[in-house]
Amino acid sequence: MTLLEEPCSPRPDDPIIELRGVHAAHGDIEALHGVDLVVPAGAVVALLGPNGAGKTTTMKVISGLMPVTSGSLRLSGRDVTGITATETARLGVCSIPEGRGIFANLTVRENLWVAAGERVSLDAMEQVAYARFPRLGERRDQLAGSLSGGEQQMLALSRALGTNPAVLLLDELSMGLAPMVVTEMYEVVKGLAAEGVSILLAEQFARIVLPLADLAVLMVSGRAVRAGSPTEIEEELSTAYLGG
Ligand SMILES: Nc1ncnc2c1ncn2[C@@H]1O[C@H](COP(=O)(O)OP(=O)(O)OP(=O)(O)O)[C@@H](O)[C@H]1O
Repeated sequence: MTLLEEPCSPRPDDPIIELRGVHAAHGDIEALHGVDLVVPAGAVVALLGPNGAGKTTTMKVISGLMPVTSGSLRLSGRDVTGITATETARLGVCSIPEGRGIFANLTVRENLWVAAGERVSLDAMEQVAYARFPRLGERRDQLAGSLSGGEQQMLALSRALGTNPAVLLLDELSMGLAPMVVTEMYEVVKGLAAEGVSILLAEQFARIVLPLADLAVLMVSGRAVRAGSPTEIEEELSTAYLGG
């Protein structure tokens, strides 16, 4: 029996993501030392912390790209510790990694086609993408590698949204983008949150994401050291970032 075939009846108050005491390592080097993290269903959670705090590693564990060495991962109440990336995708976990994860040598349309896979038709993917980002429609036959940073991020978001994710993991959406484009991207994120998509946002620049978040989690040196309202966490940020 695979993890996906296990009987499960999620309760409405089950968090969409729940990590308890999660340890994970890159080779011999442990990067997460017992992370606890909860993303309630329908919430936007900001995962904050300085470089190397473990935000990307946490995202990779949730999307099944890195194994948990100890501790547990639950999705909608179901224990899925040990799940693969394909299985998490089938459960509606959709991740936009740092660097966007698009194929530079494929056109916009081909990138959408790859993301559609067997679950969604290319037509449906294109409709969603071009309605939300008309600029992508104008560039449907252009190679993704020749798009601007903002347009690439629009493509990455479109690839994710076309599959109707239950939860979206966004890692450093702002990376390499001009401030105006960052604002545009986070407007889209706000719209998704209003539509009920649960979102976990990892960002180095807390000021960008705190206004969008329902909850914030502060990571330092491979541990989630604080979780609370954006206002509570904002007060602790300067200490964490300055290494105090
Ligand atoms: N592929 C890897 N091999 C070895 N160590 C790694 C690898 N990726 C990350 N690490 C280490 O794991 C720790 C956590 O890194 P991670 O990328 O998760 O942090 P982060 O909070 O996302 O940082 P940033 O904001 O810089 O992306 C760091 O000490 C980092 O050096």
